[in-house]
Amino acid sequence: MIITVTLNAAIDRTLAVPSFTLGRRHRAVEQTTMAGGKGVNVARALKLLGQPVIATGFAGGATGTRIIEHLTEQSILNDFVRIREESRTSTAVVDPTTGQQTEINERGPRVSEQELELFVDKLLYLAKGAELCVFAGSLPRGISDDLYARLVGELQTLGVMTVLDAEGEPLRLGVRAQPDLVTPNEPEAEELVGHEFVDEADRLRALREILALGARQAIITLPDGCVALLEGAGGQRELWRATLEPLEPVSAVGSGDAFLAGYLAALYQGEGPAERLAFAVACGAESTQHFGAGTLDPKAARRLVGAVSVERLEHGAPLAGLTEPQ
Ligand SMILES: O=P(O)(O)OC[C@@]1(O)O[C@H](CO)[C@@H](O)[C@@H]1O
Repeated sequence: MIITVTLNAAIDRTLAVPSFTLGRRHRAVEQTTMAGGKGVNVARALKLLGQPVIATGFAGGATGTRIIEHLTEQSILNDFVRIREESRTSTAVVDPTTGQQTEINERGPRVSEQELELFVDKLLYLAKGAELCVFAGSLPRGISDDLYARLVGELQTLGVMTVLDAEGEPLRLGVRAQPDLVTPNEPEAEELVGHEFVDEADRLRALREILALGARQAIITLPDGCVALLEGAGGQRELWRATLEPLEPVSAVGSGDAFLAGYLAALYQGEGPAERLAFAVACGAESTQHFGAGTLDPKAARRLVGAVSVERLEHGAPLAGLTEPQ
């Protein structure tokens, strides 16, 4: 079983607004509403990919009820802690004329100490039947930035593999707890390592820096694929680059979540690094073909796999001057 943790779950509202301009009144030509938040999106994509998954986190008020109803309607197993304050709504405006998207995410509810401890109890209980746990997205108010670090540590002692997809301080502290995998996008990775990436060598160096900060493996997602530093069969670190010509997007909101679901589905099926990365990139790209955050057509994703180029980078030219992580 795979657990996805979404502490700041949302109702995601996506609006299509042609020629979207700040300061103007617009009429949306299309809209969709679904349960969201990064972990919820990963759970939805994993379910579509046929993997055993349960979504947990916090859900509050009428919005929380809608989140749970949406998940249940899609037959996604879920077990959320109900909280007093209202869960948030995240709004994405997609402009079909330019392909640009604008996201406005509410901060989310305040979670009490008692609600948090109920959640930790629930997670530790669910973890008894799980091999893998994904922590994804921002933290709601009232939760300390080191929560992911604490939970990663607790799950590791239970022998559950941990994956962290977060940003800012919760990611920085979480990485120190040595999660099995972190999957920042480029701006998140730049913030984590403290410098901007000018070229590919900077991205490869950043992977090593992220491992030096504590993570056991790291993937940096990019608009045309990813770079990754993963553990190979013999336990040695392997550096990878996966690339796919970007598709004309309908909406890219949640494509990183579909990428992660693809990676985990392949991992769960026992695939090697190259197959995992190819499937991840295909799933992320395919999800951009749908209106609405984190949706995915598994058959179309499988058809795209052949178009992904995956390359194992040698310790020669591209890595010259870089030191091996300890
Ligand atoms: O505010 P967070 O938790 O970092 O991100 C939330 C969010 O924008 O990310 C998803 C897309 O990746 C959306 O479903 C969701 O509402």
